[in-house]
Amino acid sequence: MTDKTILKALRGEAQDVPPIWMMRQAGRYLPEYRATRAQAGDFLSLCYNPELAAEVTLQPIRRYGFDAAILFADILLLPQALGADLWFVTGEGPRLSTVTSQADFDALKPASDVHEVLSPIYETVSILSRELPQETTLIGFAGAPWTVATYMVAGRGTPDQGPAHALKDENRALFAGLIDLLTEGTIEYLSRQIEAGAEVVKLFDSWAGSLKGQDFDDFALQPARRIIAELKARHPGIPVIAFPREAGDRYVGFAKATGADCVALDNSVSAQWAADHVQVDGCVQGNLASSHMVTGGQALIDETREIVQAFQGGPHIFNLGHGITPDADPENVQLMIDTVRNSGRG
Ligand SMILES: Cc1c2[nH]c(c1CCC(=O)O)Cc1[nH]c(c(CCC(=O)O)c1C)Cc1[nH]c(c(CCC(=O)O)c1C)Cc1[nH]c(c(C)c1CCC(=O)O)C2
Repeated sequence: MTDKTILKALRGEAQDVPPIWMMRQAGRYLPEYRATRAQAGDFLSLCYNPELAAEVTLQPIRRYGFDAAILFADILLLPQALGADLWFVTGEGPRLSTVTSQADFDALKPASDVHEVLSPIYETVSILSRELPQETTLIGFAGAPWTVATYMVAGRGTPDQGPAHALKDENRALFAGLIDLLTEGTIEYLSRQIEAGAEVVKLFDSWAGSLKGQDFDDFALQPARRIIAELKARHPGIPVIAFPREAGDRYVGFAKATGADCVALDNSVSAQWAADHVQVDGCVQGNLASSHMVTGGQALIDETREIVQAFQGGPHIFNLGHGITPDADPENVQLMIDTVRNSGRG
């Protein structure tokens, strides 16, 4: 069995010092990222350039020695591989051609056809699995079907996921068809990442919090369960991290219901509550507010220690509650890492 700290946590081991990585650890807060992105031209060109995507994935590992590296790519590459148009507007975010009718849906490609567009991503994974330090775990990822669907229906990010909710309520059969296609596409995409060398995969359901009741079961829980079951059937033992962001009470039991090895927590739940209600079922990841990476200081230290202590009795991977923002100070990241790595021994 491997000694990699992240894999130990995912097997359910409590460790004195929790392993640590950070969502969006390769990103605009780092000058070396901004330089490589400029060299690539734009964000999507960077995603599809295996050498440069591997380079930006490695940058935070060199600078900080995180315990895991996450593949540099984006959750919206899958819709693009299914035939949607995708572009990024600087300062605003992603734009996609929309899927709001049966005709739009019928124009998409089948899940088995995604690999041609996505093959550079698999190449990035295979470069990384050769180049990463041997103690560093390589994490692959995809968006969860609901979150990806919210962007495909609206054609952009939305504050309340209104267009996806409207389509779901007006034409549930069409919406369920889109979720099924994304579920199958995600299985294909993650399966190839695993074959290329990803040692863990993570499902980002950033907008899970806007699903309530039966909708949460149908569109967050069931797709995750299906994806995880199929990945584990094809790749026995592959650990999966699920991130149903802002799920609140629905974090409870999520790992058992989906088969996930770890539930990633956002910072709207307290670490102590999550230790009592979520970590009882296995590994958790999280959950320092990313705003501390901007503000730093004693509050960062205190909050980091509180999270480490709350989760100390069980398996835990330290992380932020959401991605680090471009205005973060790289020195605050170092302060967080030092605090985590020292507090466990205290
Ligand atoms: C919703 C979502 C997206 N992408 C992602 C999510 C889910 C997680 C989350 O909620 O943050 C996931 C994602 N996006 C990116 C990664 C790479 C791995 C990592 O470092 O965590 C991952 C895992 C790179 C990225 N994806 C994006 C950037 C910034 C692009 C740039 O360099 O200009 C990065 C580093 C762009 C992106 N991509 C997306 C949006 C809404 C945006 C624009 C917002 C922004 O500008 O921050 C879609």
